[in-house]
Amino acid sequence: MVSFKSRRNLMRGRVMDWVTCPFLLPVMFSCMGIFGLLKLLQWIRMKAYVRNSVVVITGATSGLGKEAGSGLYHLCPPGSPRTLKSKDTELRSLLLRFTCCLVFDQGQTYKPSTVAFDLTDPPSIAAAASKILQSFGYVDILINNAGISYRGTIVDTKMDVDRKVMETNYFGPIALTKALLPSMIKRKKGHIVAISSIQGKYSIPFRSAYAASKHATQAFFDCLRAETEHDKIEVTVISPGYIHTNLSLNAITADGSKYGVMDKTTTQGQCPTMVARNVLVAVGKKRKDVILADLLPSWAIYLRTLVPELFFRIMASRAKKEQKTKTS
Ligand SMILES: NC(=O)C1=CN([C@@H]2O[C@H](COP(=O)(O)OP(=O)(O)OC[C@H]3O[C@@H](n4cnc5c(N)ncnc54)[C@H](OP(=O)(O)O)[C@@H]3O)[C@@H](O)[C@H]2O)C=CC1
Ligand SMILES: CCCCCCCCCCCCCCCC(=O)OCC(=O)COP(=O)(O)O
Repeated sequence: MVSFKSRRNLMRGRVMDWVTCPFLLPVMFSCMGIFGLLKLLQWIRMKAYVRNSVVVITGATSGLGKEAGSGLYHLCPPGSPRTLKSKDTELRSLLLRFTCCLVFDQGQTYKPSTVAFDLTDPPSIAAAASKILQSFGYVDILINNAGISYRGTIVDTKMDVDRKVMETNYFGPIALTKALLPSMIKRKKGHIVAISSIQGKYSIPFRSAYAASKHATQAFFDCLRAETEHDKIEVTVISPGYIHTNLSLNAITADGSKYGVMDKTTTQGQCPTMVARNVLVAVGKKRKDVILADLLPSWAIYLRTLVPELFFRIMASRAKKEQKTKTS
């Protein structure tokens, strides 16, 4: 017993020696400094990339889109009018609608502006695209962010609901992309971003329409990247895990009614400001495919690819458990 205690004290002493050793703290601080510097460099790189650009973000009224819009807005360099109160008020009121266009002009000032449209209404998408092109002449970066989620069993879900989710998350964004693409190809310059989801990589139960729309998004934008690379068009697909936004509150159910529940998974999700920041950094780095999720959902992608049978088993037992809690 005594020898165990003394051995423990010896160990404790060794650990303390190591912690207080003269090299550890400087090494730790240097690592933190390097990390901070890398982050700063990434941010500067992104700022340089978006400067003098016309950026269109869909779904800028809420959640991730709103944070991305605000993030870009605050990139404005010192001395520009971003500190003016009226500008902030203007931005806030402009963000009350669907799409936000941010213009960074040569004088390093910008005029955020919005165009309202409904992704489930093709004529309104075409009208919005021509309004954007008429107003700004071109678009440098299009961030297809707007989207809707869904909860329901396949057997109960009306086809109209499947269609609505596909229209909002897939057909709408690709229609806007197709409307703006020719002008990008003509200029040999453009960057198209799709905010997909980890559910674009694998499907979880009771999300059939949502997961299908995100798989379709991934597939479409992967094709687009290959087809337009020689036209100097950049394509970035971003797949986030849960984010703390209103997505679950705004989700629709099997009969098309609003789900209206803030799910625990969503409440515990990533901070939208941080995700927006990571989205902008990924855009600045011209990344092609980005996962922005915690370890478990990220690893599940490998599980789905490498051991599909096990993945399907886990998903089936999740479905069974969820179904049981619903009926009990
Ligand atoms: N939150 C999460 O856990 C995750 C979200 N994502 C994706 O992130 C993106 C943003 O979602 P998030 O911010 O979380 O959710 P929010 O519900 O907070 O925001 C969704 C945005 O999309 C807009 N929108 C919805 N329907 C339409 C439509 N028919 N036409 C035009 N705009 C529309 C909304 O406008 P309005 O409010 O005016 O209806 C709103 O601005 C989505 O594509 C989502 O799939 C991906 C992974 C995880
Ligand atoms: C190598 C070992 C891996 C073990 C993995 C076990 C399987 C765990 C499955 C985890 C499932 C996580 C699902 C994450 C889904 C997600 O992040 O979705 C993001 C959204 O789009 C959220 O939208 P929603 O409407 O569903 O709230």
